[in-house]
Parts: sequence; C-alpha cells; structure tokens
Amino acid sequence: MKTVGFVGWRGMVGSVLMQRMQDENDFSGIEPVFFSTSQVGLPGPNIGVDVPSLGDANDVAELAKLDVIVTCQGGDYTSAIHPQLRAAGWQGHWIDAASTLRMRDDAVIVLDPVNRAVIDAAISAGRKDFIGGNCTVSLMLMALGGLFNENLVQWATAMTYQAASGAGAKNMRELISQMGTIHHDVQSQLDDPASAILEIDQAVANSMRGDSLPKEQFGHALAGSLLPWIDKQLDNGQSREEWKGQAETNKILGRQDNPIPLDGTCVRIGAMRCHSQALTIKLTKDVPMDEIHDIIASSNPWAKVIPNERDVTLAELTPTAVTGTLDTPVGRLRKMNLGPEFLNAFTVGDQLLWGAAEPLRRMLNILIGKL
Ligand SMILES: NC(=O)C1=CN([C@@H]2O[C@H](COP(=O)(O)OP(=O)(O)OC[C@H]3O[C@@H](n4cnc5c(N)ncnc54)[C@H](OP(=O)(O)O)[C@@H]3O)[C@@H](O)[C@H]2O)C=CC1
Ligand SMILES: N[C@@H](CC(=O)OP(=O)(O)O)C(=O)O
Repeated sequence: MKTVGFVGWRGMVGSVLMQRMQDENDFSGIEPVFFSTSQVGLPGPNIGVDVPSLGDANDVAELAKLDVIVTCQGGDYTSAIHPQLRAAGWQGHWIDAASTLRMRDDAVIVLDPVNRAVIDAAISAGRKDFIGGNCTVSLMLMALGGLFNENLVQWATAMTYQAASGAGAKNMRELISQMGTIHHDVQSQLDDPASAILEIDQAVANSMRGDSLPKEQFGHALAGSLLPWIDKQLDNGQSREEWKGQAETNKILGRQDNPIPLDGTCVRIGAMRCHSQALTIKLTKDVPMDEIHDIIASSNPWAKVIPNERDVTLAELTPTAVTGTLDTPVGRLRKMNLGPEFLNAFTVGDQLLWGAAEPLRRMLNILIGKL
C-alpha cells in the first residue's frame, strides 16, 4: 500500500479534496499521512481511518519517506519544497494544485477524462510530477474536450465569468460582505415602496465607491460590478489568466508542437465558486449540430448538453444550478451569423471540483491502479 502525504488539506481546495476522497472511499486504498506548516503535532483530520498526528510540511527528510505527496498548499510551498526533495533524490510522485510546475517540460497537466493517454504515456516514461490545470482551462476542456480531441477546433475564444473562489477563501467572504454593505446602505429606501429607484441607484453607486465597502482582498467593488482583469499583467497585453488558456490547453492535449490558437478576456464576477465561459469556436469544418451534440455528450459523463432553449437554459446552465456538483453542462450551442463553421457555446463548472480538487484525487487513483 502506498504511503501518501497530504499538504494543504486544511485550505479551501484541500477541504474540497478531503470531502471528495471521503465520498469516493479513496482513503481505503492508501496509507495517508497529514502535514501542516502551522499545526505540527496536532491531531490529523477525521477521515474515518486512524491517522498519525500532523507532520511538519517543511521537514524534507520526513516527506522524502513518502511514495506520493499531494499538495494544495500553494505555489510558494511548491517552490520551496519540491526542488529540495528532488535534489535529495526523492523518486516519489508529486501531485499539485499550484501552477508553479505546470509548464515545465517534465511535468504533466492532469485532466484524465480529457488527456488520459497523455498521462499514461508520461507514467510509462517515468514522469513523477503531475499538476492540476488552471481551473478555467480544465472546466473548458471538461465541457468541450470532445470537440478538441476530434480535431474539430481550428481556433477558439473564451470570454469568462469567473467566481470569487478562484481568488481564494477570503475573497469569497469579501464578496458577501460587499453585498451586505450595499444592502445595508440602502435598506431604509428599499423598505419604503414610495422611494425613487434612481435615488436607490445613486445610493448603491455611492456605497460601491465609498470607503466603507470592504475591499481589502479585491481592491475594488465586485458586488454589483465586475473586474475585467485576473492575475498578473503581461507585456503582450494579456492577463496571465488569459495566457494560460492557450498554453495549458495545448499542453493538456499533448499538442504543444502544433498548438490550437486560443484567446479571450477573463473577467471576475460576483459568483461564489462556478466559473462560466462564453466561447466562439471556429470549427475545422461544417459539422451538423446533432453531431456536435453527440460528440460533446459522449466525451465524458459530466459534459451534459443543455438544449438551446430559454427555460431549460435558465434553469440548468447557471452557477446557481451547477455549484457543488461535478457537472460541466454546455449549452447555447448554435451556429453563428459568422458562418456555418462558427459555433457558439456557453459552459459552467464548479472551479473547486473539476477546476481544482477532482483531477488531483483521480490522478492519485490512477497511480495506485484504482482508475
Ligand atoms: N482557490 C482556487 O480556486 C485554486 C487554488 N489552487 C491552488 O491551491 C492553493 C491553495 O489554495 P486555497 O485552498 O484557496 O488556499 P487556502 O488559503 O484556503 O489554504 C492554504 C493553507 O493555508 C493554511 N491556513 C492558515 N489558516 C487557515 C485556516 N483558518 N483554515 C484553513 N487553512 C488555513 C493551511 O495550511 P497549514 O495547515 O500548513 O497552516 C492551508 O493549507 C493556491 O495557492 C493555488 O496554488 C489551484 C486551483 C484553484
Ligand atoms: N486564477 C484562477 C484560480 C487559480 O488558482 O488559478 P491557477 O491554478 O492557474 O493559479 C482564478 O482566479 O479564477
């Protein structure tokens, strides 16, 4: 039985991972050991099996005894610990949620329902570092990977609507606090049916621009607004989140030598944990809509096609409907005025599940032969 160390299990992504692993009885096939950077020696989590007290996540000698390390601790931890382990000759498998190692030649970005062949080839070649993809990229490929794998995508643009959770737990709390502050600031006018809507609107704008709005995390109002920049600014005018779209998608698909052009604008909106994306896809040929539906729906069990009809779309293709589920529904599928090779699509997915935790637990199961 493989000894598997977990680092970052207390955090937001790590907690979702722990929950999913318990739901799927994943701990039964491994010997789990839990680590922390701040709670060394305290009892380990209650996962239904006995576990030793928490180890020191910075103790490289202890980590080097493990067969597998799964980390959701973040990029700084990866940068500090991974090189030391490898320099010490550690030959174990490293499974990581952070972006740090993703684009390295010897690392694999894991999303097995889409790139199982790439993962299997890497295992056969003796690769040891398996990294979860960017949430936006993973969710796009869970939904539309069928079209990519059938070589039907010539290029695509994704305009995103990304949830607060992508920025972290504190940002989720801040979004709700902003909503509460805005409501509080106009409550008396709201309660008065005779009050003028434009006065309410002005009071809301004043609240959003005012000093009392909590904005330590986002730096700006997100509630009632949006933020059209995610992650760092790059010299070419893209945000780093936008850059990841093409770079990571082609690496996941194993086609870095012949990349599919992808670009778009990434936008933070006031959703809690579901990222949504509107795509324009230039197909390599004019494919009939029923074939497109079949390819998407049969690509994996989670890519559900939502008919392009108003009622079902509003009921099933929203963050509210999808949050907390593994579904990656795809809808608004139609040919565009631009021509028969231009496909419109809209997809929603929980960025803490397929966008972060789920590919990691599945990679662990692949390594121990359960998947
Ligand atoms: N947020 C996201 O959407 C995504 C994040 N990632 C990656 O995962 C990494 C971790 O993200 P995320 O889970 O959001 O980070 P968190 O900030 O929620 O957790 C990170 C660590 O903070 C420590 N910590 C300190 N105080 C607390 C507390 N009160 N509750 C829980 N943990 C605490 C824990 O480590 P310790 O026990 O050592 O103190 C924990 O493992 C990111 O840096 C990123 O690289 C990847 C994909 C998506
Ligand atoms: N950048 C993503 C979240 C994330 O953690 O991405 P990455 O794993 O690529 O750093 C977002 O803000 O929605």
